[in-house]
Amino acid sequence: MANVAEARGILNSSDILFTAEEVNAAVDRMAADITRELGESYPLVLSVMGGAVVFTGQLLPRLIFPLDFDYVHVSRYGDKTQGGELVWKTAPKEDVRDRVVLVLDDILDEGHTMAAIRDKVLAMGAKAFYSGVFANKLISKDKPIKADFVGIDVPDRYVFGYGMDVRGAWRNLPAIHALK
Ligand SMILES: O=P(O)(O)OC[C@H]1O[C@H](OP(=O)(O)OP(=O)(O)O)[C@H](O)[C@@H]1O
Ligand SMILES: Nc1nc2[nH]cnc2c(=O)[nH]1
Repeated sequence: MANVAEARGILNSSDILFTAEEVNAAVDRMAADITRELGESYPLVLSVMGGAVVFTGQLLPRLIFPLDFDYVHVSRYGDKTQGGELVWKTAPKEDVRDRVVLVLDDILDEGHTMAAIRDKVLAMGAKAFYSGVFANKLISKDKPIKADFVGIDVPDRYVFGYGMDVRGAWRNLPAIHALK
């Protein structure tokens, strides 16, 4: 965890990649796409804690159709900027069986987190799996999964804000920043 001075220093030297207005416009577009695709399927929406909390909180009120909501909690970065082993803190529950499941996350980077969630949800008997990520990182490696719904593409830099942390801080920012 960064201290206050470190956290402010990180923010002051960061680059803003997407403003709050651009973020909101991307969420509007995603909500329209998701509504078009899943509006009649009564999906179970799972939010991936903790990074997806801001995105989920702003997307859900834009989805004006019946859905159920729950969360999973999985992490593989912790306080670091490189991914490690995936740790399940709260796994999907049995009620994914026979449901159309939409999993929401803040970012698809190497894709290991979302691919592991997909594999678990389908192994537990979900009828269909969809993924929605606010940010898709443009990396040179192949990913094990491609998101069905994407808000913005971000360059291959460590990004933070809008739910994404940097050394534990700044999940609360309304814009998308990148570390220098
Ligand atoms: O595509 P990947 O390379 O697997 O990375 C994406 C995952 O990394 C972040 O989670 P993190 O492990 O940092 O946990 P957090 O949500 O608590 O920040 C983010 O919220 C995604 O879940
Ligand atoms: N905060 C943050 N979390 C991530 N998890 C995977 N990639 C990233 C990233 O660029 N930023």
